[in-house]
Parts: sequence; structure tokens; C-alpha cells
Amino acid sequence: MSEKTQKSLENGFTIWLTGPSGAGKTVLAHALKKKLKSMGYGVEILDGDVIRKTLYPELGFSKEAREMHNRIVIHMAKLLSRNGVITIVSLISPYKAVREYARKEIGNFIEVYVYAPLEVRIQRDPKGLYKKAMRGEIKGLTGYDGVYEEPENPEVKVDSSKMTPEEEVEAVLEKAKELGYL
Ligand SMILES: Nc1ncnc2c1ncn2[C@@H]1O[C@H](COP(=O)(O)OS(=O)(=O)O)[C@@H](OP(=O)(O)O)[C@H]1O
Ligand SMILES: Nc1ncnc2c1ncn2[C@@H]1O[C@H](COP(=O)(O)OP(=O)(O)O)[C@@H](O)[C@H]1O
Repeated sequence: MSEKTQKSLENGFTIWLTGPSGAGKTVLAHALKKKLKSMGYGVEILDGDVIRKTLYPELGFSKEAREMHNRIVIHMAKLLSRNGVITIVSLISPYKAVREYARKEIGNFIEVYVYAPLEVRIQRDPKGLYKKAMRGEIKGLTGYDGVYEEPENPEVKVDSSKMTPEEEVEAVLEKAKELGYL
């Protein structure tokens, strides 16, 4: 669809995908983008891994580093959302307080807990990080030997070991409609 025919939302919103490595955030982010684009909306993905590699590859994964990085992503999402863009954030964001800050700052907000059991994530291990953690080559891998504070009341929870990406997309879009964002 050309820019001229792109649907413009007066108020954008943010779909915040949180969950540990290998849970399925990236896959869901791209499936959502494809679907929303085909419906004619302006969509942007903010992927934590990509932003890290582009802006500060040496940052690391201490609590302080993650909080600072997450705050930068929150600011980007706020700017995009308030200009009518549907913003999909794909970010481990392990700390509840930071996600609550995101909700408050951004406003129109759908928190999606992307869940998969540890055994499934270990089996998938798309980046080989669980193998490295098991060999002791990395420490503090989120959801393995690093903290992940599970969302208590996310707008949506998807279990990627039981649902297809298409079913996950439907669950998120249904919630967006229910909340009046679409
Ligand atoms: N120790 C440790 N813990 C967690 N993740 C690690 C770690 N080391 C490297 N990686 C890789 O970093 C990717 C990006 O993480 P995020 O920016 O989403 O994380 S965070 O919100 O700052 O916690 C994250 O991407 P995803 O696998 O897509 O989630 C990992 O691939
Ligand atoms: N229903 C599903 N939703 C998302 N990912 C799935 C699903 N089923 C299997 N997978 C697989 O799980 C892995 C998830 O990786 P990824 O999306 O990169 O996770 P994350 O971004 O959370 O680290 C991929 O290899 C993907 O093919």
C-alpha cells in the first residue's frame, strides 16, 4: 500500500512484547507487523537486540544497563505512538517496575507476555545462548540464571509452545479492538 493510501490513526498505540530469550517475541513482532501492514496501518518494530547492536553494542546486561536501555526504548515508543504509528516493542524487559513505567509514559499500551516453558526455550535456543549459559560461558541469561519478573496482569498472554504465530496475532488484535485502539 502506498503512503497516500496508508490508514492514519489519530492515536497510535504500543504493543509491548516481553518475555525471555527464545520465547518468540521476534517471530510474533514480525507476524504482527505483516498483518497490520496488510490492513494498511503504519507500523514500526523496536527490537531490543537491534537497538543494542546499532547504538551501544558494548552496553551489557547489568540491571542498570538494562534499565537505561529500556528507558530509551520507552521514549522511542512514546514518540512513535503519539504520532499515530502502531509501535511493536520486542524487548525482554525483565523488570516489572520498568514495564509499569512504560505503561504510564506511553499511554495506549498493550502488554503481551510472550511465554514458553524453559524446556521449550532450551530446545529452540535460536541464538545458542542457553548452551553457552549451561557451559558457564555467559552469566545472567534472563529466565535461566538471570531475573525475569513475570507480568501479573498483562493485557494478553500467549504460550508459543501451544499457539501458532497466527493465533497469537489474532489474540493481540482482538485485544486492540476491545480497547478501542483499532
Ligand atoms: N545475559 C543475557 N540475558 C538476556 N539476553 C541476552 C544476554 N546476553 C545476550 N543476550 C541477548 O540480548 C538480546 C537483547 O536483549 P534485550 O535488549 O531485549 O534485553 S533487556 O530488555 O535489556 O533485558 C536477547 O535477545 P532475544 O534472544 O531476542 O530476547 C539475547 O539474544
Ligand atoms: N508459536 C510460535 N511463536 C513464536 N515462535 C515460535 C513459535 N513456534 C515456534 N517458534 C520458534 O521459537 C523461536 C523463537 O525465537 P525468537 O522469536 O527469536 O524469540 P525471542 O525474540 O523471544 O528471543 C523461533 O525459532 C521460532 O521459530
